[in-house]
Amino acid sequence: MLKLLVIDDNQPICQALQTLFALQGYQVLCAGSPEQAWQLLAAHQIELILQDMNFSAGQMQGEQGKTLFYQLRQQYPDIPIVLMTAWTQLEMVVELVKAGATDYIAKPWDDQRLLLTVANALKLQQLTLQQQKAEQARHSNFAGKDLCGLVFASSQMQQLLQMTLQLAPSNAAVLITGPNGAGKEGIANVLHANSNRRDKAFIKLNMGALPSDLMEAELFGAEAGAYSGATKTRIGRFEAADGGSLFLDEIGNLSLAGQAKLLRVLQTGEFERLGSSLTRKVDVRLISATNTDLTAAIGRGEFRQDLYYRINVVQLALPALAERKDDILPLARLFLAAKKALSSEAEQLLQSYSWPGNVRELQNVCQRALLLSRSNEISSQDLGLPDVVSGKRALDDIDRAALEQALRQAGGVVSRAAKQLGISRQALYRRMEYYGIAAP
Ligand SMILES: Nc1ncnc2c1ncn2[C@@H]1O[C@H](COP(=O)(O)OP(=O)(O)OP(=O)(O)O)[C@@H](O)[C@H]1O
Repeated sequence: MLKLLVIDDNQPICQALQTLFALQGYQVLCAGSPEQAWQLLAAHQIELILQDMNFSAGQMQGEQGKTLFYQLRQQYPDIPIVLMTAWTQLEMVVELVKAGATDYIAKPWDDQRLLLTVANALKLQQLTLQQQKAEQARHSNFAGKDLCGLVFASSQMQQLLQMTLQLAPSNAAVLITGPNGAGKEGIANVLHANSNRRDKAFIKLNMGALPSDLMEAELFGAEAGAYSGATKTRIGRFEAADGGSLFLDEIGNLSLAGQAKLLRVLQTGEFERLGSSLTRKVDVRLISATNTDLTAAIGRGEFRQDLYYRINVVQLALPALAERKDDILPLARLFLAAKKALSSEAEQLLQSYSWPGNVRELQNVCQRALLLSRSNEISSQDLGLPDVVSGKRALDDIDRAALEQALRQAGGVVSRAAKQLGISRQALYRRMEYYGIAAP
């Protein structure tokens, strides 16, 4: 039976509460003085305290109750305390609620209200304890690990990061998949930062941002004169990453010739700079990322299957932000940098929005809201999201680079690019027009 402790020097009040709560299945222990209360607390597991504010005849100001409350709060921070007060003590009660009292009830009380207040206080306590437990579990799983500033609360991200940390110390090639802006680079950072290579180089190269004729020179280096414009010897990213890790983002964009060379380095560690016959050997851990379906690219003959198996020894699939809603508010708070709070409507809107641009889009939305909002609280209007702006998305929700990249990866096929961005074909055309990008 759940035990409640009533601290009140008025015996009839204690008895009335015992009867009332017994009917609800609670056992009420009565303390007529602070001393008795401490004894009962030491001897029993108390779930909740109902505390009066005065314990000696003639005392009305509630000072005794205030002192006792602060002592109880300190000794038993996890037990919810509901205060029983006279109307004249409301000001003090407000102070105590701010200091951590769960609630208060004015005497003479209404039975139903009192029961509801106690039930709510117990429920709240249970939720808080569950949250604390989850938080502790999360911290103990990740204790001593470098999470590279990633913020998350969803179970999906917890699992993914656990797997990431498990894989980090091995040399296995890892392929990180997930939509644009979902945080693939962050996962790559965690892999390197928790590997034995953490003190060595971590080199990053975005294949989506490179013209295909420069890719090989970037990856493997080039001797002076190896191609027009190569005026001096250039060290490639594989050489630079020797002993450390190399992160190849948008690996699906690597040319077929580049793929053949990449396969060879992965198999033997060997390669030559462009324009050189000297074979070099490196020890590099490869982390790749893609937001496209590489198996479909294999089907189209654009990506080598043998390379796919090499880079994809283990796959970490990062879910879209909309699939891990528990991360949205913690991330939003991170991006608002505690400068402004969110109204509850704004919080709801953030959680119900579909986030086609994922975390990057959330970051942009928060930055814009910080600039636009005129009060200390960000309203749902300040977010500029479609549900608010007459059903239309703000046109700059997807940045130009992401748009161009999606179009490039889709080989200029607008419907395919739109699908990848999670928007309609018409919506993509409107954004292309907005940025002045000509239709392919
Ligand atoms: N869990 C997170 N905590 C904090 N910041 C995050 C998190 N996830 C993503 N971000 C931030 O969101 C932005 C986009 O993330 P990132 O560049 O890692 O995405 P991506 O999946 O690699 O994108 P792309 O496919 O476009 O290369 C970055 O500014 C990153 O710092």
